Amino acid sequence: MPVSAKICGLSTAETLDAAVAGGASHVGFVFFPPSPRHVTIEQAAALAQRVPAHVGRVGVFVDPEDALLDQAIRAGRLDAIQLHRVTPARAASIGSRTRLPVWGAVAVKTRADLDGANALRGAVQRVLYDAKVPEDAKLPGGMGLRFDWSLLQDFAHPLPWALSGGLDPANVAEAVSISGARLVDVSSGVESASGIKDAGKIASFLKTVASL
Ligand SMILES: O=C(O)c1ccccc1NCC(=O)[C@H](O)[C@H](O)COP(=O)(O)O
Repeated sequence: MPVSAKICGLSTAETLDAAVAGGASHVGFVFFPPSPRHVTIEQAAALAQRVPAHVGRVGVFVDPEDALLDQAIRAGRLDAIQLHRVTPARAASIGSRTRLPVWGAVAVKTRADLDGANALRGAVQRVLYDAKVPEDAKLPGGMGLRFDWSLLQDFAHPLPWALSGGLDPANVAEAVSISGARLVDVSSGVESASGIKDAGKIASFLKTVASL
């Protein structure tokens, strides 16, 4: 089965186009002002117009209020909502209200953390396994941190899932081989500086993914 890729945290037309041209299955727009990848509602609207119908537009949120979700969904023409730092009940409520598929981020460092995925059963449509960040971190993702991919090997995944956290063009093949992921997500691993996506790195990442 082929491997698909989501390029997260896109904020310029040039790098969005690189993701689409390289064959990304999904693109991610971050709606979280503390992030260096944050896009305004206006930026999201302009970027969304460039995304062809076969590529999914995923809005990335941290414990969002309904008003932000509604604005972002409309402007960004979102196909899915990725949630960080929300309870399963809140994730389910967002899914019911917006009628969009919800991806729930699960922060992983140890095997026990995978229980977070079981807790999301019935509340979200996909789990995004991401690396756990330090407690005082400003952001819950996009930190270039990875976790032990072998933790996923013998796990009975309760939902469709994606692998995230610290992936880059050089390690994504190994990550897929070890974890068995069929959808991978990358952000800082295709950047030249914090929040600055690099079209060449995006192309390289997607070329490798397409070869798997
Ligand atoms: O990337 C951000 O700035 C961000 C901010 C707030 C919430 C989530 C965020 N990113 C979520 C993602 O899906 C990232 O792609 C994921 O954490 C992997 O990031 P990286 O390790 O840098 O590839």
